[in-house]
Amino acid sequence: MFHQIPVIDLGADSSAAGRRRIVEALDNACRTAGFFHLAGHGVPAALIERQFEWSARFFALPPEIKMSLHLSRSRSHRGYEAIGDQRLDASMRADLKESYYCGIDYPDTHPFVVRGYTGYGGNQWPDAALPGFRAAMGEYIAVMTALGNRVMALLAEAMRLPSQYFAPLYADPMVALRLLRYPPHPAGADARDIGAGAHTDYGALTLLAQDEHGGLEVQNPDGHWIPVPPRAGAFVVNIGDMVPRWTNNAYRSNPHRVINRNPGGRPRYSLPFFHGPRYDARIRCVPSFLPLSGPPAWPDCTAGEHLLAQYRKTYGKTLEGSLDGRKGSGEAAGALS
Ligand SMILES: O=C(O)CCC(=O)C(=O)O
Ligand SMILES: [Fe+2]
Repeated sequence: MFHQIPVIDLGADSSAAGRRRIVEALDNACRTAGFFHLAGHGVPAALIERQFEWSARFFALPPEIKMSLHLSRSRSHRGYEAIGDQRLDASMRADLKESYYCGIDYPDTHPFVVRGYTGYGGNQWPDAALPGFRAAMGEYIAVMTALGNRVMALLAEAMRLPSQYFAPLYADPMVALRLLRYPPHPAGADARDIGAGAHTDYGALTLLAQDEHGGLEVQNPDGHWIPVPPRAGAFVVNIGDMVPRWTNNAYRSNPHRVINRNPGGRPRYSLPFFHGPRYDARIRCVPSFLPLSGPPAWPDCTAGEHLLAQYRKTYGKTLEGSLDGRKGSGEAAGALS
């Protein structure tokens, strides 16, 4: 049972003994909290700071500009979603957050774009309103993709696999950067108002920068909500639903939620970066976690198939058009079977 979030410091990575300790700590963290603070990661503090500044500038744009970039206009799950567009926990009110998704700009000629795979395609950039934004997001996405690859190599070792075991699944990966802004909860908010309802993440890794306000909580097996307090200079990393599939449920993708308790009445900002395998990657139990007899808990699926199923659960009408549109295209449907 866990009551706090462990810290893993990549700074110790340079010696063999240090790496062994990191890998052991990672194995432990993934079997318990499924969350850890990642320190010593080498991403410059100034780069992260600049991301938060861009995010604040983006959300300060007039509503009509943000709405012109709405997610529902995208074939690749990129763009803006307004407060209330997503309800992560069906027993609560719609989430009190606004967000913006962007990712690698895959060209129209890329085979995955041609096939209509969700998550692949162009972005909706606010180029006219925010010059420089696109380049800054691209730089951050590249840095975070590299960090995600580094963590995946460590995760492979934690699973007693060669460190490059997952690397082939990460050519043309599904990665997404999300900017999030949580307004203060309104006066008169009740127990069903929430910033982000309880959910698990869908992919493999999430690497999150959060501001100094806190509000993120992860549920332990007792049902208690454990705070994930801000830790200066560290990312919060958590594993998503693909990892229990790889490990026959030994590694945990735990529910988490956000409540903006911020007493100063100010918004909370966070920057999750979702780092997942390529769309057509087969997700199956790895050899070191296969049960002694019988099939593993999860049947094989592709990464894309898994993600689409998860998205459909948490979006209401807003995304019906775009997601069903993808599903309806012959190529995409073929890839999902
Ligand atoms: O804002 C946060 O701290 C967490 C966001 C989150 O859980 C998500 O976007 O999946
Ligand atoms: Fe999440």
